[in-house]
Amino acid sequence: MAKIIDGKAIAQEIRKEIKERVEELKARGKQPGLAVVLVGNNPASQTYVRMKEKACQEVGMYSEVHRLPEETSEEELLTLIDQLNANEKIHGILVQLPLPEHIDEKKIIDRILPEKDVDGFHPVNVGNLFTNTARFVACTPRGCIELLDRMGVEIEGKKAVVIGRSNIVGKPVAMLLLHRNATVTLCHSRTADLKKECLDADILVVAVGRPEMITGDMIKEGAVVIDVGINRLEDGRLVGDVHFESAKEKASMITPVPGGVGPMTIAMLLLNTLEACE
Ligand SMILES: Nc1nc2c(c(=O)[nH]1)N[C@@H](CN(C=O)c1ccc(C(=O)N[C@@H](CCC(=O)O)C(=O)O)cc1)CN2
Repeated sequence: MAKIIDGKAIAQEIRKEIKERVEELKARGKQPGLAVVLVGNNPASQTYVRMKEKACQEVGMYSEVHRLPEETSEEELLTLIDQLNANEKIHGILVQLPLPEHIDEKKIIDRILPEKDVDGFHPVNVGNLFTNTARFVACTPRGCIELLDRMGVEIEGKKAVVIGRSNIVGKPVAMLLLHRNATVTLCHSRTADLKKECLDADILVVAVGRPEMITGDMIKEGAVVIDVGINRLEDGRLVGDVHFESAKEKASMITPVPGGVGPMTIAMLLLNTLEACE
């Protein structure tokens, strides 16, 4: 039976450490500042933005949230980004995704100064991740690695399998695992024999966005399973991409959903903002 990786508790521990570092900075006359931009009325995005605002307050960071209507034009959003880029109180800028369809996500992200891109989505930061010289790494992938480290999981020399090749999670987490000397396989919807690849994994990271797709019979005895998926079912339940009940019988450690990787995303955003200020 697997040990449950308590992401909520680990994120709380990290937030406490960040609070202490913010207090030290404040004593030297500096306060980290984060600007969060939300366009439209996506209910999940509204929740995440509120969580980010509260997290900033708790650790003593300055924060401002710009809530813009759904019909905001690309030009208006770019103008706001320019203002935030020039604002000395702001060390980190985050545009909550997804954006409404009429706005080109790439155009907006590219406009954020790389040194304020605490989401780690700007091409300069993505490129630096590739060469292992990253200033900012995307929050969810960084959170996955932090969970492994804080649970004492050895990464070097292990077979790591990542399922999902998104720019936000799959690709960056594969790169981070590679930089830690894991042997990495990156799987996707066209992978010929997904079960075979999964059964090879000492560390399995799943980020596909399909509820409970990975079942216990696809997991090697003793593997460490990191479930990045957050899926809301019709009955209101929140589940991951991994079928938790069957997977926990095979894994040595596993993240739950909720309470696994999710809370780490916000903890890593605070950490990136703190580092941007430092
Ligand atoms: N600009 C960004 N947009 C989005 C990101 C991101 O990193 N940057 N990631 C996701 C959403 N996200 C943060 O923005 C996020 C998702 C989930 C959680 C979380 O703590 N989840 C809880 C469950 C919460 C619930 O009840 O719904 C958990 O897993 O325990 C935090 C942040 C997409 N957009």
